[in-house]
Amino acid sequence: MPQITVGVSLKAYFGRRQARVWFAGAAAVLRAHEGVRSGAVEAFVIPTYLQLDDAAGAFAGIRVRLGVQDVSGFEPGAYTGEVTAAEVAESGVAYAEIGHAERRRLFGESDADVAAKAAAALRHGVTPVLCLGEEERTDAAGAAAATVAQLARSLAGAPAGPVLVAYEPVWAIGAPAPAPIDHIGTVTRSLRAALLADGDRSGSRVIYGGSAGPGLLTGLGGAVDGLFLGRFAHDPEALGDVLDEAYALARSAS
Ligand SMILES: O=C[C@H](O)COP(=O)(O)O
Repeated sequence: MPQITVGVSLKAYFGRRQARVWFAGAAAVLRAHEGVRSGAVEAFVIPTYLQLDDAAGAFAGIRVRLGVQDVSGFEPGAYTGEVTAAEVAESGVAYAEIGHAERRRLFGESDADVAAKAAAALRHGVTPVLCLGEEERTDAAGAAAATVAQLARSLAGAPAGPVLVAYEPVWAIGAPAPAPIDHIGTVTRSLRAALLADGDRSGSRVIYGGSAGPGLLTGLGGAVDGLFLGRFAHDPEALGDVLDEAYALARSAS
């Protein structure tokens, strides 16, 4: 049965108290979910750094992986404020989100910064959740070409290892609705082909994010390996609905 991935980034929406409430609600949903229990659905949660311990406690005994929302491109040393991939790996954290559109736009991250971070993560066995996507809404073929080129730039010089590409068209993030199904499918097909053609990226997968919520995964069918949720996972029940769709998709594809 092919595994379907459902990830959640909490961005910086919650303080610790509110995050603990969300972890408890999400843990109840995840613990009870047959798709998660069986491993047919891979769930991951990316809280803030300060919420990681609370998340690990709330999800103890549940098949949930944790991630960080950013990682340093530097090895351990005199880099005030950074969190290194070495420390992320040492903390048992599986994923490092890299190159989210908000980090590129608000904090000036370049493709070269993203490539350094992806390389650092892969050096330490942390899987990059590599966020890619076109800034302006264009036709699907143009978006596919731009995103595949961004993929190559984002992994320039990175050691071999699998990545989890999160296709997130910038114009669909924080929007009322996700990108259209056809648009997503055209881009994800191109990303999958590019990853498949790269011998260094065996085991890589492609998920979609950008106003994703209940109903989208069923519409996308096999066009993606899963979803990356933001706001629409704030309600644990909605997360449960997406997990149901992921499990149904995993079973239908087996
Ligand atoms: O990390 C998640 C994405 O940026 C999507 O966020 P959103 O679903 O709130 O638009």
